Formats: sequence, structure tokens, C-alpha cells
Amino acid sequence: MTTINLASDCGERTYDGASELKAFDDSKAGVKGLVDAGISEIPRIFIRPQETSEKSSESGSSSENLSVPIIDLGGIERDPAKRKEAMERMRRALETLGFFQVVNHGVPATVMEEMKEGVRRFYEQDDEAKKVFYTRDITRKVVYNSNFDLYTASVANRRDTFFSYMAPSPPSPEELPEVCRDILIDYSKQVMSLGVLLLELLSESLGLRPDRLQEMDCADGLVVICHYYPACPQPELTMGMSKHSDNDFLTVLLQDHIGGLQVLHDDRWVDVPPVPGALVVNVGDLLQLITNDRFKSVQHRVVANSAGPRISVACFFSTSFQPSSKLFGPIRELLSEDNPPIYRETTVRDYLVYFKEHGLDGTSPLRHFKL
Ligand SMILES: O=C(O)CCC(=O)C(=O)O
Ligand SMILES: [Fe+2]
Repeated sequence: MTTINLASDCGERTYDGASELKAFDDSKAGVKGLVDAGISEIPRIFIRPQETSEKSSESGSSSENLSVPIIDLGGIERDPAKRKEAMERMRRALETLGFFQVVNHGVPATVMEEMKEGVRRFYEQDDEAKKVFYTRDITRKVVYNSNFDLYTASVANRRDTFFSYMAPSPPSPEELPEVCRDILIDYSKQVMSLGVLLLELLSESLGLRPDRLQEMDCADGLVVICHYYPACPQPELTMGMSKHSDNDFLTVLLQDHIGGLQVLHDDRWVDVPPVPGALVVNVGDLLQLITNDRFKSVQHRVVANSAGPRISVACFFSTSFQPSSKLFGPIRELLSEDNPPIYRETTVRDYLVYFKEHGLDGTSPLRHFKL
């Protein structure tokens, strides 16, 4: 029998949550299904103990005025000075905060808007049409469920998600949900081009050949992950996505106007505010591993919000669970006697398997791969 542990400020409460989790999962309707059914109280499976160790950036006690930099990629192909400045700002951001935003990145605004609308159409379509995609079998090309770690995490997140492996071997178009099929294909292509450009700039900023990260196959895989966070009547009780770092090389995130994404810096949560036309970029664990800690895969979370629903699309550059024997370890050119390798080599799949076993539990799986 699974017992959910709800340690809270007022002591330890426990209850048998197995049947509640199973009923929720069996409904195949996700968090949105609960909201549609008119359930106004947050069910216990989503209620988390108060986090006391990290202060909110909104507490007003932050002395440094830290914000996520917005980097303009407009004209960098033609103007070497602009390219150099963009590269420098990226490097500084990734060595500290692990996050930046880009504008004039080449993905058309109309494509970004249509992608968010496509996600909305998926979640707001008929339940029966959506249920066809509901599964916990991650070998399927399109996977829709709520909380990939529903049965292992101590508390569930208040969010529904569907994702599709769009590279290197995408599903045939007919396998994708009809309501967002065309835009998923178009958006993936656009983000793939941007990802290649970003990897080029990041390689150069590390003093490597521009094609070095791409040549290592960092842009071989792309998983497009579409989140839906229904408006939450009691946002202080729960979390949209709990604290985690990303298990990929690089993430390109499209978020709507609602907000709620925060990144952890020096024990303080810093908002990543929605900026019209911008895409959020962050380093994942695998890039931290191959750069031997030069670039940081920083923990982040999404707080629940009474406005909404909130929609976001996270594109993960990673071949994910697809079988591959290719090993990734710290890049040799970045190592020296003073900077020996910190991590052992791993395949992307082995990293993911370890990540999946441990879920979004707030600790970095990278620790497990240290030498
Ligand atoms: O929804 C967001 O803003 C963040 C999503 C995220 O962190 C993830 O998919 O890993
Ligand atoms: Fe993330």
C-alpha cells in the first residue's frame, strides 16, 4: 500500500493516497478534468508541505537586482561585434544563472502564437479524443498524461503534459494529435534551427570550434513537451512544477503571458517573466556534464497561479530514451591539469533512466555521475 507522506509545518500527516492517485490516473482527464468536473478544493494528492528554505524573489528582501538577461540575436549573422556581444552575454548568463531569454531569434511570432494555440486546442478538445493519447508508456511517440512521476513523487504537481519525440525519428504525421499536427511539425523545425545556432554560439563562447557541440550530436534529438497548468484557486497550497533541473543538453521554452516560472539563484527564487516574442533558453544537466561544470544546469520551478490556464512548450534537445551507445563525458579541450574531469561518461539513455527513477525530487541526478 502506498502511503503519501505530507510532512508539514504543523507536523507529520500521512494518508493512504494510492486509491486517490489511481482514480485520478484512471480518469485519463488530468488536472483539467478535475477542474471541468467543478472540484474547487485542491485534492490532497497535490498539496505540498510549505517550503521554507528558499525565499521568494517577490518577498522584497532581495538586495541584488538580479534578472534573467534578454539577449538580442538580430543581425548577429552579419555583424561580428553584435555576435561577440551576444556570445559574451550568453556565457556570463550560463556560468551563473543558467538561464537567458532571446529575442529576434528567427522563430516567427505567428508560429509561436499558433504553437500555443495548438496546445490549447489539444487540452480543450473533447475528453474522448484526448484520452486516446493518455499513457504511461514512454516508448510511444506521443505521450499524454499528468505527472510522469505520479506514483513515485511524494506530492503530485498541478499540471498536465503531452510530448512527442520530433527528432531524430519523428512520428508519422497521422500519429500526432490532429488539432496541433501541422504546427508541431513546423514549430519543431524552427526550434531545431534555433538550437543549432545557439549551440554554435555556445561552442564559440567556450573557445571551441563553432560546430563542436553539434558535431557531438547535442542537436540530434528533440522532444517537444507541451504543458497545461489550469488556473488554481489555492495557488499557495500546490505547485505547477516542482523544483528540478532539465535532463537534456539545452532547453528552448515558449511560455505564454501568465508567468510563474522561477529559477533558483543563491537560495532565492528569481522570476523568469514573460517577454512578448522572447524564448527562454536554459542549460540542461547533460551540457553541464560535458562542459565539466562551466555551464550550469540550474534548478527551476513553476508556481501555481490563480490566473490561467497557463500554457508552455519546452523543447528538450536530447535523444532521450532512444537506444544509443554513444558516450558523453567532459569535452577534452576544456580539461587541464587544474581542471580535471568531474564526471564519468554516460549514454543519454542511462542518464534518463536514472532521472526517471528519481523524479522531480529536487536533487540533481548529476551527483550520481560524479567521478
Ligand atoms: O512551464 C514552464 O515554464 C517550465 C517547464 C519546465 O521547466 C520543463 O518542462 O522542464
Ligand atoms: Fe524544466
